[in-house]
Amino acid sequence: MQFKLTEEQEMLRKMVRDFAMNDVEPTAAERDEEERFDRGIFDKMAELGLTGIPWPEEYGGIGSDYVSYVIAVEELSRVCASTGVTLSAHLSLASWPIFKYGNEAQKRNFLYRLATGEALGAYALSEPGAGSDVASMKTVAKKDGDDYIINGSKVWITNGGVADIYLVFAKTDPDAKHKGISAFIVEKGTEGFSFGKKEKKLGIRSSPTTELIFEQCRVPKENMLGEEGEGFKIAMSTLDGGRNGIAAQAVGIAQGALDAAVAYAKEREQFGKTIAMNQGISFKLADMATAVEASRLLTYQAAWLESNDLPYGKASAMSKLFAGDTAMAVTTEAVQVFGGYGYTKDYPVERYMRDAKITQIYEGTNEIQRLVIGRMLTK
Ligand SMILES: CC(C)(COP(=O)(O)OP(=O)(O)OC[C@H]1O[C@@H](n2cnc3c(N)ncnc32)[C@H](O)[C@@H]1OP(=O)(O)O)[C@@H](O)C(=O)NCCC(=O)NCCSC(=O)C1=CCCCC1
Repeated sequence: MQFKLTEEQEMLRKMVRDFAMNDVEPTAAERDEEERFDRGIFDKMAELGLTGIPWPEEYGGIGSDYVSYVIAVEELSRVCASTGVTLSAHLSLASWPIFKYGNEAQKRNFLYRLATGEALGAYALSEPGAGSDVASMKTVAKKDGDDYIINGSKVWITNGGVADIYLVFAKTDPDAKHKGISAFIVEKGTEGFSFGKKEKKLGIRSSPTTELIFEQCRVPKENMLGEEGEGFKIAMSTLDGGRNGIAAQAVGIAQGALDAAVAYAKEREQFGKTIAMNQGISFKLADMATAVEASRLLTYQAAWLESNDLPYGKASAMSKLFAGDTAMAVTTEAVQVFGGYGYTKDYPVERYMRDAKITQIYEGTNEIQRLVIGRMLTK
């Protein structure tokens, strides 16, 4: 077994950490407060090559791997979970399916623009009545000559409104359940495609989450990804890797909260000594650090499996489940270490705690992860 990152992966971590500290962290609290997305941060990520980490250079990427990708999401999320998920949704959910299922023309156009960061991506699967139960979606795409006409709506879309390229799932055969779903690449500005409600959220507040509305939205058949009826398979296999991106986000959030708690415990004095001198606090920190490390190992392992073309669906569901639960537990304990100060906006740990919650919910609730893992164990 190999537990050492390559020199290239270590260099990437250092580059992203410097970028995160210099360009992301200083405005993280303010962007959270104002619910403000900053396209400039995404543009800088593009300049550093982060928007296309695993894709070959011919498609605009930097030819790296999925371990480097999760390291980048982790380091960004360590200071700002909203920035972490911006990259994760863009890369795992909007770009990966085009890399995997796209034809050459789609890769040269859409993947290239996503990889270079000229375009920001989003993934549109969920609907008001179809969250965990994806196959019950109601959005339809009806063939009309050389086009498809999409009608319906999508909700909870990360990067919604600010993204340029959307991967949209719709039923081309409404009676065929999951076998009737197809995937379409839809560009912002297409007639009949508009944005609805922007959600007001507990956490990841500088990552916009919006509703998408499709009213007689005409999309050329060349924008269908894969074959008609292949959409469910595309959606599920995309989530297999995407979930590990969320695990990386959770690891970053938990590490950020742990770092803050350790620093505070070493500095805060009560009863004539630092609170770190109390076993009640140091044992807590020890448990937090151990859980963060276990989450990181699961996440890197799933990414390594994907990079080496080995099955990674179960590993990814496990990393998302464990890291998400860990992020929630560790950030809650970090607030506890800070006591009353942790409950205020003077310190970042309340933000980490609010941001952690979503990692147990999106890209499949942690109950769905258990279902996925359980099915794989018993099939
Ligand atoms: C796990 C699940 C509940 C399963 O569903 P059912 O029981 O209906 O489907 P079932 O009977 O398991 O299968 C049907 C076909 O499908 C194939 N297949 C399944 N998994 C996969 C896979 N992984 N790869 C390829 N094929 C797959 C299966 O073989 C079967 O094919 P067949 O008909 O036999 O030819 C699934 O629906 C799910 O997961 N929901 C969570 C959604 C959910 O996670 N959103 C997230 C929305 S996006 C989001 O949250 C965010 C986006 C942006 C960033 C932030 C978060």
